[in-house]
Amino acid sequence: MESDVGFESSVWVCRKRYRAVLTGWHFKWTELDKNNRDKKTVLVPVSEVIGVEQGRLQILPRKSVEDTEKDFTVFYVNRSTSGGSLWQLGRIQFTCLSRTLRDQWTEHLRTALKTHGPLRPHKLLVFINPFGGKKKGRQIYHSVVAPVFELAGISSHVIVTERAHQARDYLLKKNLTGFDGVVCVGGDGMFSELLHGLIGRTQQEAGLCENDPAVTLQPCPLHIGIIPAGSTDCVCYATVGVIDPLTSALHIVIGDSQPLDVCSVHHASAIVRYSVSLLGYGFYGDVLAESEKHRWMGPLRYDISGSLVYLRNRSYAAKVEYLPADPLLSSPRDKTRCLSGCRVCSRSTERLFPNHSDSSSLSSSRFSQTSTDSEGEWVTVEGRFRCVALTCMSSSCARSPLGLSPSAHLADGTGDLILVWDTHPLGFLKFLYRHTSTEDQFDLPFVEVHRVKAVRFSLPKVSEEQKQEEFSELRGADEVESGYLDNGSQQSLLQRDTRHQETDEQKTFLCGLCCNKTAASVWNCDGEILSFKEILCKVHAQLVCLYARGIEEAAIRNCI
Ligand SMILES: CCCCCCCCCCCCC/C=C/[C@@H](O)[C@H](COP(=O)(O)O)NC(=O)CCCCC
Ligand SMILES: Nc1ncnc2c1ncn2[C@@H]1O[C@H](COP(=O)(O)OP(=O)(O)O)[C@@H](O)[C@H]1O
Ligand SMILES: [Ca+2]
Repeated sequence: MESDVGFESSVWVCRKRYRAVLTGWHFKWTELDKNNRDKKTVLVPVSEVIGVEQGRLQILPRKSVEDTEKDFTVFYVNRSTSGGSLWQLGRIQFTCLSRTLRDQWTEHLRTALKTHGPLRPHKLLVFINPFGGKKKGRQIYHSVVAPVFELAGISSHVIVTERAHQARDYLLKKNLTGFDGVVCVGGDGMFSELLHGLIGRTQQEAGLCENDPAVTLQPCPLHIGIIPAGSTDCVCYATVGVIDPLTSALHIVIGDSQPLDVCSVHHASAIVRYSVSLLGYGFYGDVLAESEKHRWMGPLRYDISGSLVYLRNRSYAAKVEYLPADPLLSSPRDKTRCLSGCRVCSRSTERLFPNHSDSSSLSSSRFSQTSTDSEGEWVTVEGRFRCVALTCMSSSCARSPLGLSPSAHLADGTGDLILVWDTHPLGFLKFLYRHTSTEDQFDLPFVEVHRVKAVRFSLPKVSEEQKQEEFSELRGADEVESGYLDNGSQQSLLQRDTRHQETDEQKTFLCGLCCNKTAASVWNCDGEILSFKEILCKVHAQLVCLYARGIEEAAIRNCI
């Protein structure tokens, strides 16, 4: 029966009578008892209907089709009964009184999907890293994701990568016309390839210079989808709340949109990388450098490397300068969490993009930033640190369910700078351990956290006496311990005639490598090693958009 507000009729599910109703925004079906009284109702927003097919159809775990005359099957987002952010593919088969009614139902539902899914992708470019995580990327895509995309009428162009940086290079150079979004099946490293390809491409096309940290970069027009199949999968975890390929595929299909802050990393007036999760020096850099030697172990490599690096008990001298964000807007210690529909992020959108009207679809191509922020005053700290980390989001992951900075925001235009001053080994262990629980890792006397817009990092100047002292120690040392030079290079530097007079530069280099006090670490930039000792980082608000919606606080159940 058609009405002004929608369509409704009696339908049957497993021989039980139901009333199905399609209104402007919802599709619901209510079981009726013998006296026509309502029993249980299932209510699904039209925006969460995945697809409608005639007949009886099943797609997961295997496809089966029965082309019956009076039946139609509806697939929808079904939130897990155990709560949390896990989504399942709900499926219901209805039988109508006639074939005509069945045709009407499928037509109305499909029209509703078109009306309520303007951001749903039609064509996607998919990159699969066959070597990410437990090397299951291909299997995950073909068994879970592809059937859901097909059901939703999405056509995908799939590329299984054959080398690192293939996805980035493709996005930088190839024709992307017709694609609504780009999907990676892999870990944070794969996501980072997409990030670099899309940001680089967008700036090239806009004629903007990425090297200049003062330039307001152009947001990327294509959405990014992440199917988690990596080792840490932090970006997926922090934006969806769960590592589950099906949940991520469903967010992509319904065209969810989550903007993301991105930090640009510059060295010597040139852009070197972009980062969204962890830009970490000291412990985090050392763990990554160590883990690269054990890549064959898969995700376990980080646990082994973490333990080894912890036992090395290192700290590093550094000078850190930062530009604080407005403390009246939010604080990394305010115990809030950035959840789906976050008010801090929405307010930031209004402040940073005043021309922007619809805060629920923050698609980048539709507005441009007109920053009115005055720069503010830089703050400088100098000393020895266990680690220095900058993160634009909470960076939660399975290892750390609340993340590096639990109150950080995905899209507020700021990052959280975490300074862990040198401390005794047990103190540092406490700091690390608190990442795995709900205890506050910032509530320790040797830890500082600041919400910032930009950071400058450099090594402090080493005095002549210090250099000389350390150099003499080095000369006397029997062994040189360094993770960042291969044995051959260390030998060639060290097996020189002892009468040879080293240059100042050589002394500094050797001290930097070999002695505890002046040794340097490397950067962990979203899982990629950066060896620059002097960098400038700038947070760019909402530079990319993901097919996600942020973490849903409590599962909103379909049943009422
Ligand atoms: C005693 C318990 C120790 C627990 C340590 C807790 C610290 C965990 C913080 C994790 C933050 C993760 C941020 C994300 C980083 C990823 O970009 C990066 C690359 O990921 P992938 O491409 O998937 O391999 N992962 C890491 O650098 C792992 C860091 C592990 C640090 C211990
Ligand atoms: N075919 C390939 N061969 C080798 N390396 C690849 C390939 N495809 C992608 N990569 C690289 O592998 C790195 C790790 O990939 P990722 O999917 O993040 O897995 P993991 O989470 O296990 O590190 C990425 O930085 C990416 O550049
Ligand atoms: Ca942020």
